[in-house]
Amino acid sequence: RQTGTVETDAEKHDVEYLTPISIGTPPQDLIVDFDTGSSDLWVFSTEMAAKDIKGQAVYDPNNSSTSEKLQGSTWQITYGDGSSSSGDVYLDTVTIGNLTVPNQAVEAAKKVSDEFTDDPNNDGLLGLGFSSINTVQPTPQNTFFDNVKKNLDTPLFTTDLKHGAPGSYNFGYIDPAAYIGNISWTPVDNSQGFWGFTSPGYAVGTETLRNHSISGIADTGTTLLLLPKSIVKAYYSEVQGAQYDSSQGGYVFPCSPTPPDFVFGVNNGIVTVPGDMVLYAPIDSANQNCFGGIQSDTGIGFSIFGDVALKTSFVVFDAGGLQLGWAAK
Ligand SMILES: Cc1cc(CN)n(C)n1
Repeated sequence: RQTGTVETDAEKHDVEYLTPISIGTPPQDLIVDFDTGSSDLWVFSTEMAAKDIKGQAVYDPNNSSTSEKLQGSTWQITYGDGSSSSGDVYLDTVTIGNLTVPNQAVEAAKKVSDEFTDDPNNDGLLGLGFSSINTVQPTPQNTFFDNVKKNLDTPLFTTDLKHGAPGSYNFGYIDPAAYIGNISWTPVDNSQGFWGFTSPGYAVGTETLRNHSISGIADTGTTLLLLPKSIVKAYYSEVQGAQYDSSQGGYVFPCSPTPPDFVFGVNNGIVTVPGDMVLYAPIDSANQNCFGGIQSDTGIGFSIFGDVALKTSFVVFDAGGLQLGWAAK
């Protein structure tokens, strides 16, 4: 039985968190976006047109003695932000930290949308959602976590994302030094392939928790905290000068003073998003106005507890108990 840990680096404004992996023999090193909101491991590859590669590292299956083409298999994925990619599939050795999966489905991109081409630091995505939503056809493939979990001390992974600093993904163990207080546990609904859960309520600033069921997913691949419009309006009604700016596509407000904290419930515990983390990023060079880290989930069908929520906490993604654990740190 094994455990593993790997460091993940926050990009500018914590827009995404990038983590090193190795693929093939000899190992090819790529840096990818670990995404609990999807279930495909896909990478930039030598099968892409050169014009679509701008600085990214690529996987070359022909340069790996352990790659084996999954004949006839293809994949195509479109994410909530409209970005997309597609290609074909190889089985190859994938290593994350000290954990190795010998026959991991590695989805080699042939096409990627501009959002990926224009993100030079990101070489692909590693899905940590449930394998039921893997897009490989005709036979969906397992995620790295699903393949490695039988070798783990316990079938879980934890996230410790940080604000503007390297964090970590741990596999197979809960590091007691990584959090403070108690872990609040809540059951996971994986019927849509996500780490879904329902929060019992929220509070703005220091007020008491309002009862308001919020059903959403824990999604490391989404940058912001996307909540029901009514809650977002209630929050920004308490932020001086906040307004919905259609040109920015969300609520903006003066970067000073620091806005109130946002609190959401997890079972009988709470998670506090500090006001300074709701200050997502300045929208002007004078840093006068800021784009909010809390925005509406309108049109998605559920809320998304993305990096703005996750980086406040140490979070346990427990596939054994089918539960999420949130703790302060
Ligand atoms: C590339 C990517 C991943 C995700 C979240 N699952 N989004 C919204 N975009």
